[in-house]
Amino acid sequence: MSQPFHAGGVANHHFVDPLNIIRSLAARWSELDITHLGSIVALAGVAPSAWRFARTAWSEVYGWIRRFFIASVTVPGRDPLNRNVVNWVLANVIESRKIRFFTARTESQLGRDDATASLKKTRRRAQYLPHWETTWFWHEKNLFIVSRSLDSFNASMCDPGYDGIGGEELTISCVGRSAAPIRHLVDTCREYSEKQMQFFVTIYSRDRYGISWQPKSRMPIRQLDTVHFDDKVKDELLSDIRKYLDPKTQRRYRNRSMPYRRGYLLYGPPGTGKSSLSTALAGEFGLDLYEVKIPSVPADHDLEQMFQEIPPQCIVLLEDIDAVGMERDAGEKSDHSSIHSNRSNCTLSGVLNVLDGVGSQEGRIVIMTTNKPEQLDSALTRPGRIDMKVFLGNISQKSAKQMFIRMFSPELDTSESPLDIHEIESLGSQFAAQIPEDAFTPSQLQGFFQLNLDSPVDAAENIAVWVEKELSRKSKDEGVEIVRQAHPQF
Ligand SMILES: Nc1ncnc2c1ncn2[C@@H]1O[C@H](COP(=O)(O)OP(=O)(O)OP(=O)(O)O)[C@@H](O)[C@H]1O
Repeated sequence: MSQPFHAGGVANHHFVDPLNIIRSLAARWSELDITHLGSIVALAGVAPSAWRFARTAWSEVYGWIRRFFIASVTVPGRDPLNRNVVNWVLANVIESRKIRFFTARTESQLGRDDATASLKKTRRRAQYLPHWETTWFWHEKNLFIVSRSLDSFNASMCDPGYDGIGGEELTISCVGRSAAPIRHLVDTCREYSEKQMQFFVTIYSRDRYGISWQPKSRMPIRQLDTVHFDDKVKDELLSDIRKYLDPKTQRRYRNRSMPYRRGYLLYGPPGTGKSSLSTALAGEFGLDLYEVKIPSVPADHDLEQMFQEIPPQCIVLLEDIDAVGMERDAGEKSDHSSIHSNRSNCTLSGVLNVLDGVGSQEGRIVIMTTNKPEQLDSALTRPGRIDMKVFLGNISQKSAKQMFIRMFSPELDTSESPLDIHEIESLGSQFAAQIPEDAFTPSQLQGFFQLNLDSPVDAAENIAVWVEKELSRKSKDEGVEIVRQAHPQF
């Protein structure tokens, strides 16, 4: 049987009709007499002035409150402390609130997991950073207000190295008449950042205007056993640095009025691990790394300024130190500087000056790197400026085997039937036996692995062909027979 059609069925539901609302409002308004309307208009006219008055009064009152009941600390934009505080505020305050305002920018460094994007220059991820100016929070029974000055925000955002953290001046305020709670908060922020960074090395470089040091990258710590070179030299280097950083050594140096500093020279052909070793050492000893590319420092006074701003306990990496003119001052500079683009505008005396300067005696480690050790002036390499020289050369068979085992370590193997460590070791020996001693740089061999990571068996089989090809390419390039690379003496 068919159901009867109920025309009134819809009426059972209650719908809010906007037209009805407007009609009823209009009816009410029509009941208002002219005097009511006049009062409303008068009130609307006075409202902006009242609002302005209230704002001025509040800023006046707030000024008095600030003066008498609020303590504050200002942290400049480019200071590392600024970064620590912003990191803490973002993680502990802002993230827990449902923030709706963001700054969007194109990510300057490629995301690690975005393998396809890394092949295409044009596809970079959009990065959303919380946009905030003032925030308040309770921390350990104190009320804090953190304000971020956005005056320099646009300039910071134009810097591709800027990641949205720690570029703007911060004012940390706290209700009370003492700044002690703020100092305590700053310590908390520092500890927090240190914990966060314990698995990373922060590399600082000069910003693009050459004005201040900026974190260039944060890299996961590179283990020292991933940098292959003579094991004995590696042990000596490590124990030398360990001894130097021991607080007892510092006291001994101070008590005997000896400058507390240490310098190392890493030398060897390009691609033998000088930069990698410096970064690995920074990770091993929990130090930040300040990178100075000597050829791009405009002048001695810039170098001096850079060194003045480097904190005491860190590693300073002076790359390509041979680019410094061997003349003792700028006046003696020959035309070489203009001919060789790698020549720096810094002079030898400028470099010696910063190495011996006041700040240098407070526990820094200076690592200099060069491909041309024979060109260095003896004034630069004398003990006190360079205390240990470390040669990083072409790869030995022993290191090639270690590299093979590292590349195909069973822990990294995700295949269904991974080889065990004994099988990998035996393949490693077979692999290394086919590589001539001291003929290739570790970075060349790394290039081979990059193309042969699918299977250790294939890698061990393919190496002979690769060696042959590389040797013939090299001899064609150089027009000479490949000879083993000798350990240069200087
Ligand atoms: N001894 C090594 N052990 C392991 N990997 C190495 C070694 N040397 C170089 N590599 C690899 O080769 C690449 C280049 O190395 P790195 O930049 O450290 O060499 P470098 O000696 O500093 O070169 P340059 O003199 O051109 O600056 C890196 O990816 C690094 O992993």
